[in-house]
Amino acid sequence: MSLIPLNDAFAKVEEGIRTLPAEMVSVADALGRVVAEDVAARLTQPPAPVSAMDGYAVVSSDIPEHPVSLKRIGESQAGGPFMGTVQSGQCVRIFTGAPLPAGTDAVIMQEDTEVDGDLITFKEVAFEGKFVRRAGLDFSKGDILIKKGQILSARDIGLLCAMNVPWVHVYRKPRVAILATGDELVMPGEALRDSQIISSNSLMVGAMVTAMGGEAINLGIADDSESSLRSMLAGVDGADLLVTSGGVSVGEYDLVRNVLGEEGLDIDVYRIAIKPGKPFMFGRIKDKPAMGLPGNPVSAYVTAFIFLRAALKKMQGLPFEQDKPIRAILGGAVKANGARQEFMRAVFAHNENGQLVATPYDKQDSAMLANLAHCEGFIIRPVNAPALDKGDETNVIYVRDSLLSV
Ligand SMILES: Nc1nc2c(c(=O)[nH]1)N[C@H]1C(S)=C(S)[C@@H](COP(=O)(O)OP(=O)(O)OC[C@H]3O[C@@H](n4cnc5c(N)ncnc54)[C@H](O)[C@@H]3O)O[C@H]1N2
Ligand code: MOO
Repeated sequence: MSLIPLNDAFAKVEEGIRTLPAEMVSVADALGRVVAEDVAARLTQPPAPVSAMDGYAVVSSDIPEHPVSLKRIGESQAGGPFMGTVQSGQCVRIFTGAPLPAGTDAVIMQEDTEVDGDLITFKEVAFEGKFVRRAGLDFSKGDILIKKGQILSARDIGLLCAMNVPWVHVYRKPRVAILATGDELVMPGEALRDSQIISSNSLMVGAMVTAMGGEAINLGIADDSESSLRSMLAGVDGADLLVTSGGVSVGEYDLVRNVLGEEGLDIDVYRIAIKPGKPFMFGRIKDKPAMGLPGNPVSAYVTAFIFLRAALKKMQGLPFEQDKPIRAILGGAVKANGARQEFMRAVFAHNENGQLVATPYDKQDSAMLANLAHCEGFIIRPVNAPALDKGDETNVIYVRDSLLSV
């Protein structure tokens, strides 16, 4: 069976993924969520001119040169404004953030004054607007400051609060049901019998779902029997996407395709020209998209990195796209590549000229998780690429990427 080129598979998966509806959440819960509607400020900030310093609000034309003495007639605090109007010859004690009293147009810092009862002597000149934050300096009522499609950072949360917006429309979090398959698997912490191995894929994929703004639902481990797989599939009902791992290659116990097929799976993609990750599968079951990741942990990660992240982005209203490669210099030679685009785990560093250097691990076996966890990213080796030497240029992608930003 021929292998599907990565870009063709990517386009097919995009067709099968739908953007989820929006929901309203409290701003307190909105970090990392994708905005579904533009948000306008509900007030002007600051609403009136305010002082930028602790000092005295003055009529600037009173102090073209110094020293000048003026009479203090009251006080303006943030939350406790001075209610009267200030005339020439007068001043008002003022604090940072407090509204400027009517009649005043400048503030002199208290460090530049001498106080003798109510007589304040100014040792600095004033000019219109000195230490004054004008009304609307930050933003005005009605300004669109948060846009549809934006991923909310901690800074955006602060801005929404300042805009007096307590809730926001965001795309619903994708619910992803994750099912591992294999007689040999147990969950971490469980007692291990002979030749059993730990299902690292379940929680690794779940963590990726969480990092990409989704909710992971761990359905557990189905053993290599049709009845087990079929009964565990019941857990898919509330989910937006099913992700399985293992059981998709050509082995005798590779049941996922067969059992899902009997349950009504339509397969759009199966076996693609990438390494690792060849047996990747994508289709629909019970009207939901379903992704079959290969069992080998690095193969599961690479296929999830490419397809699951893009799917989670599209479900949350973001573009469905592959990572844009950047250029780097090879820190070690690589062999000529075959018919599958290879994603080689690599250590990234900067050399003395500030250039990015990507050094591939010697061993690239798709069962090796330690160098996956330690790598900074992948060297991308196109189909049939020639051998390259240390010092040659190559395309790379970083693996660090999530929706969360502070
Ligand atoms: N004759 C062929 N054999 C294989 C082919 C092939 O084309 N012809 N493809 C190979 C490739 S490439 C891959 S990748 C694997 C993928 O196989 P499966 O997806 O069917 O995965 P399993 O056979 O179930 O398991 C493979 C390997 O991964 C371990 N595994 C499975 N699930 C987990 C998990 N949740 N956490 C950690 N490790 C897991 C499992 O124990 C096996 O060691 O097939 C090749 N074979
Ligand atoms: O493609 Mo498999 O994913 O080589 O290990």
